[in-house]
Amino acid sequence: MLALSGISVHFGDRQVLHEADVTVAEGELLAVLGANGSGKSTLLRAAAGLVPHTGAVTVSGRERGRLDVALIFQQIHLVRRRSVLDNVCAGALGRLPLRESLVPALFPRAVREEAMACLDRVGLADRAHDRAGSLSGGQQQRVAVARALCQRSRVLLADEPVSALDPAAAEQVLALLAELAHAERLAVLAVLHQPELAARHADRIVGLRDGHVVLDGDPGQPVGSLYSYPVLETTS
Ligand SMILES: Nc1ncnc2c1ncn2[C@@H]1O[C@H](COP(=O)(O)OP(=O)(O)OP(=O)(O)O)[C@@H](O)[C@H]1O
Repeated sequence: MLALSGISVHFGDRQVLHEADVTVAEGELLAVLGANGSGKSTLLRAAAGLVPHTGAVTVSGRERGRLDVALIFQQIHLVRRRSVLDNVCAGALGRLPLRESLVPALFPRAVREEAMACLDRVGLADRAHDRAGSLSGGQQQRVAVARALCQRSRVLLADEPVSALDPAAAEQVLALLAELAHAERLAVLAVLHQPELAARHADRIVGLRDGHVVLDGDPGQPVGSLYSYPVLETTS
């Protein structure tokens, strides 16, 4: 469903992504692994159209459109003083007429009902009317997932979605992403720093090293080579 073909990214003179080919099928959770600076976030941002790149990004065979992909970040961008439900409704902003998108109090009933269904999907319907800022980090990330669902995109791109969460919340959010991929037939690409979480939840992994895709396959395979650094010489 999501296909990145020959994606290269330069920052100034420096090439940080080298003709990367990555696909994510419908119904699949793909984890992208690699050391700090290997190009994971750059790959995700190229997929989202947030960084200039060469190569093609397609969704279901067509050039990626503005509403085709929904994003989830490590830093959870919720409006903390608004209700959980309003935050989820915001996922629909991109497809509402301008007047309704400028005055969120006017979210139509249909959007509110859809947002409730999305909250139910992430297990938080009972918190719909609480202030978003009153939820735990793990719950807030699940609200961000519900907001992404309310956007109705078929592709979810998650950049280190569990890095700020405790181990139990991280398991819960990744299990949720896998379940949504499988049950809703979404294509989910998640950048992760925890190979063991990828092994437990992802359907496939891609490994990056110095901006090159060096591994693509079974999530249970050894990934130590992605994280091996040259030993620093020390003088005493
Ligand atoms: N806006 C930018 N301008 C210049 N260089 C950048 C920019 N964004 C990223 N880079 C460089 O591109 C390379 C890849 O960065 P990227 O953030 O994609 O790596 P990453 O694998 O996601 O790292 P981390 O695990 O630390 O988040 C790094 O060397 C980084 O310094």
